[in-house]
Amino acid sequence: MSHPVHPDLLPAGVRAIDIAPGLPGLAFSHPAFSATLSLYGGQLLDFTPSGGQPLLYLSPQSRLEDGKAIRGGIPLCWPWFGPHPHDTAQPQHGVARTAMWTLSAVVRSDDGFHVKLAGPRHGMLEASLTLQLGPGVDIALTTRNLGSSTAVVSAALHSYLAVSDIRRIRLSGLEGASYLDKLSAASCQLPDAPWQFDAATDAVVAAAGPCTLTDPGWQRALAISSSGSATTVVWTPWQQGAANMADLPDEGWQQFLCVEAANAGSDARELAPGASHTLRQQLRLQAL
Ligand SMILES: O=P(O)(O)OC[C@H]1O[C@@H](O)[C@H](O)[C@@H](O)[C@@H]1O
Repeated sequence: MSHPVHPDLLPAGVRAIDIAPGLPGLAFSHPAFSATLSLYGGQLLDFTPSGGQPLLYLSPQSRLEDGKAIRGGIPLCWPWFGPHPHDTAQPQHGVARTAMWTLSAVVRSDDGFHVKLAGPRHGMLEASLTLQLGPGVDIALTTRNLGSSTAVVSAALHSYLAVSDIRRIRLSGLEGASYLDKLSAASCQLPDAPWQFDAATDAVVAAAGPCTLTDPGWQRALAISSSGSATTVVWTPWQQGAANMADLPDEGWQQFLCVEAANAGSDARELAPGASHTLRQQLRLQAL
């Protein structure tokens, strides 16, 4: 299959690549960073500052094949988050992460690259994505209702944030917030202290931050902010969960924490005919 993007349309520093046979992508090269975007899933797979550690975790055991979700980077959960609200035959986290996205535009600026992708339609909902790569990552998923009646969308920017060791990091910015613990189905409240991790966690937190992920092992902090979201999903499978996941190495759980800007649960959005909604997350690294 030929690559869907003609090389003549790409600015300096952008190359058309194959992530795997049949999975086209783009490789970005800039003095300050490198990045990889998969058109399959519209999924940013890598953003690595020059001379630094990667911002995003990508499982080396990801199944890079049509019909499978890629484990890592920033998967797009759309137009529903988690299981489908009524139909158990539908895939977990929606259809966007296993759909082919189309490049609409890519422009180079001093800071990096601005990228626009057109996504799938589902019913009367249509997805599109914009990415600003450099100096950090700014990702925005827009849903438009093309239909003539109100439609509901839930979604998440399911960022796999790379860390030196999950047992040594702290997440601040969500102190005191209430959350749904998906593992016990209990409603809980976070303590008034930065969050540290020592077990499997799957929390739908009723707060949007902004958050800071502090990683002493890599001597860095990651500033995480969002808009169009009142919900942050925080997930780590920990050791036992990872052992049950074929697309994650046994030790892979130590190397990431998912902090997801979401419209989940009661934060799903109703879109009137013609209306649109944008869910956005910004990630910016800082030295400690
Ligand atoms: O394995 P998947 O479908 O990529 O989902 C991973 C996790 O994604 C999180 O967002 C969910 O809250 C978890 O419940 C889920 O296990």
